[in-house]
Formats: sequence, C-alpha cells, structure tokens
Amino acid sequence: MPYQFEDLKNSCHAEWHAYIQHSFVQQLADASLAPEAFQHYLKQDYLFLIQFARAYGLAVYKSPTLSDLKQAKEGLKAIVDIELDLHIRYCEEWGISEQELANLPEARATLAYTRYVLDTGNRGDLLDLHVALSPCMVGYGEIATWLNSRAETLRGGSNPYDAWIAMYESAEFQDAMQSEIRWLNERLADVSSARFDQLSRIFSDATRLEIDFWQMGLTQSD
Ligand SMILES: Cc1ncc(C[n+]2csc(CCO)c2C)c(N)n1
Repeated sequence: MPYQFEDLKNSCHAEWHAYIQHSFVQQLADASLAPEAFQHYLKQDYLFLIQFARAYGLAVYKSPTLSDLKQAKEGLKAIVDIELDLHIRYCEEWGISEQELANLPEARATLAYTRYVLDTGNRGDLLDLHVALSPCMVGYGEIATWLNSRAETLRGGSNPYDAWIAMYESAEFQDAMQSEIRWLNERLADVSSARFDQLSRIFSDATRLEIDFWQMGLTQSD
C-alpha cells in the first residue's frame, strides 16, 4: 500500500491534535492570549526562522536533482528575503526592535526544535529533512483553517492577533503548503514499511517539538 502524508499525521494523531489545537493557538484566536506571551513567541520565532533558513540551506546541499535543488533554493530565498523582513516589521509593530532581536538568547525549546531538524537532515537524506520540516509548514496552514472553522475565533480589528491568522490562511501560503504535501506524497508512495516507521518517528518528534514551542510561548520560558 503506498504511503501518503496523511499516514504520517495518523501515525501520531494525539500529538498532531495537541499541536494544532494548542491553548496558545486557541487563546490567540479568541484574543485572550497575554501580549507578553505573544511577544515572547515572536522573539523566539525570529531565532527559529534563522535556523530554519539554515535547514533550507541544508536542503540545497542534500538535493540530488536540479528540481529539488531549485525548490530548496526557493525555500531558502523565501525565508531570507521575504519572511524574515516581514517578521522584523511585524515585531516592530509589537514594540520589539531589530536591535533587541539581534541580541536575544535562544530559549531551550527553540534550540531543541531547530537543532533536531538540522541534525535529522545532516544524518539522513532529503526526505528525512522534508519530513522534519513538514509539521512547521503543514501545521501552520492547518491551524489557520481550523481557527476559521471555529465559532469562537475572533476575526478583524477586534483581535490584535488577526494579522497572524491572515498570514497563514493566505492563498499564497496554502499553495506552498499543498505543494510540500504533493512533494512528500510522491516520495512516500515508494517507501517500505520499515522506512515509513523511521519517517513517522521523525514526524512525531518534530510535532512534539512544535507543541513545546507553543508551550514555551505560553509560559514565556527561556
Ligand atoms: C515554531 C514555528 N513553526 C512553524 C512556523 C511557520 N513557518 C516557519 S518557516 C516556514 C516555511 C516557510 O517558508 C513556516 C511555514 C513558524 N513561524 N514557527
């Protein structure tokens, strides 16, 4: 039976659910999240994005074909040239200067997650690395869709976190997410059940580290 991305999610259903529907996400959606928790999350997310840019750099290095190489290069370019600039501007709106961002220490949850992804990519091949990156890419898109399906989610000017939801529900982001799922589905269709077990361990580890990242924001831990 050919494996699909959906099988990775099903292999750690409880963890995936705990990540998508985390209290941080629910509080952000009903505007009850403490601004300090969101600011802490934004600061750590800046550090996270820098390490994720390195992970896309590693994907460039690990690419066996020109088409993979181009895709990884586009991912690296998107984070470095677009997302980090947007993030810096968004942080400024929340009272966090670029100078402050440049001098932040990494929280343990940030260290654990980002170095896990980089180590997984270093040890393994491009598929291992993409699977380690996929909870980040697919999870945030699913979160936006889930939030929009809930009656409790406050949209528009009455929610200070509205722009965050808008970013991940955008067609541009949802398309990038679908293209990542397609890439994974093509590769997963050919793997053995032993290989799938290895990949589902990576997927579940990365999902648990996403849960810890939300928890780090909520408790403002370092
Ligand atoms: C902890 C954490 N997890 C996921 C994302 C979302 N995200 C970060 S990089 C990237 C790929 C984009 O090119 C996506 C979707 C985040 N910001 N912070």
